[in-house]
Amino acid sequence: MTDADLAPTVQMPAVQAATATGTHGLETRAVSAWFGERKVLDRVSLTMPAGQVTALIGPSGCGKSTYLRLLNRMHEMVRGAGLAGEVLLDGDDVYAPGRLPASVRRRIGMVFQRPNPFPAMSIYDNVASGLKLAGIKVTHQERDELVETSLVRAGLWTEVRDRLKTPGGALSGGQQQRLCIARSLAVSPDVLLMDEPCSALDPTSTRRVEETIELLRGRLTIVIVTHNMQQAQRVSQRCAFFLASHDTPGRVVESGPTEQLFDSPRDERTSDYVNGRFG
Ligand SMILES: Nc1ncnc2c1ncn2[C@@H]1O[C@H](COP(=O)(O)OP(=O)(O)OP(=O)(O)O)[C@@H](O)[C@H]1O
Repeated sequence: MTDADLAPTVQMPAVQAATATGTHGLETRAVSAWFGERKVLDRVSLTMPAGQVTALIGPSGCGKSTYLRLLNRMHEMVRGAGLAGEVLLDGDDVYAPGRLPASVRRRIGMVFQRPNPFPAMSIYDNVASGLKLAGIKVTHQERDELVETSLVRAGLWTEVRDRLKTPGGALSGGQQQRLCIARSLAVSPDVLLMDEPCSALDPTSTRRVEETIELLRGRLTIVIVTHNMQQAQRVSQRCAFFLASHDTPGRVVESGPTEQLFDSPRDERTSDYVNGRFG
């Protein structure tokens, strides 16, 4: 991959964008993070394999969101934030000199805890806004195709195909979250980061978003932060357990196949956490 691949303004044929398979894995090597003087993550090394879902679990404040945000260079948007170590997308350093944060964020998209569509903007325009924000120029027809493909892949198309001109804010919370996923997919990212994407949703909407994650798996590499142990078991193939204490920054205690972490964890602290004995 060259920086030209990461250029923020690109001409992307709709067909290419719609059919791209994000088979790029992520890896961190000895990543540490600071807010000012305070170290909040200590030498986290993890592999997040291509096309799989990796769940980040652990008690509140152990650094899961910080870790997620440093993967696509959002951490550096906080004043005083510091970082050491390496983040590799398909083997390439996303912090390489000259690499633009915006271009990294186009390849590594993010969905947040609370659905954040543009409420007054139509469903169609919400999805298309992903393209506009990324500076991707397409024809009208390509845009129509991309909007449809993104909504299909986000599992929302059949629910909204007849009302694409209605405002995104008129959708239910769960539909809004899937709209945000569609907006992220429109720019054809390789990786999707999800920070507790269901914590503001009811159980039915949660199930629909989990089904969407299942639909996307294989095409995209997904990293999800969740406090819900059942959800981690349902959606992920790999899992990493983070832990911090008042005087120790967040570290990965254990990582591996989800089944192993839940059924036969190597570390007693992992066992205690996944069995609800603390946190
Ligand atoms: N913008 C910030 N400025 C200063 N400190 C921060 C900032 N964001 C997070 N922190 C601190 O960094 C540590 C890790 O926070 P982080 O949000 O990454 O944890 P988390 O595991 O995601 O927590 P939760 O599960 O509650 O969301 C915490 O001690 C938190 O107070």
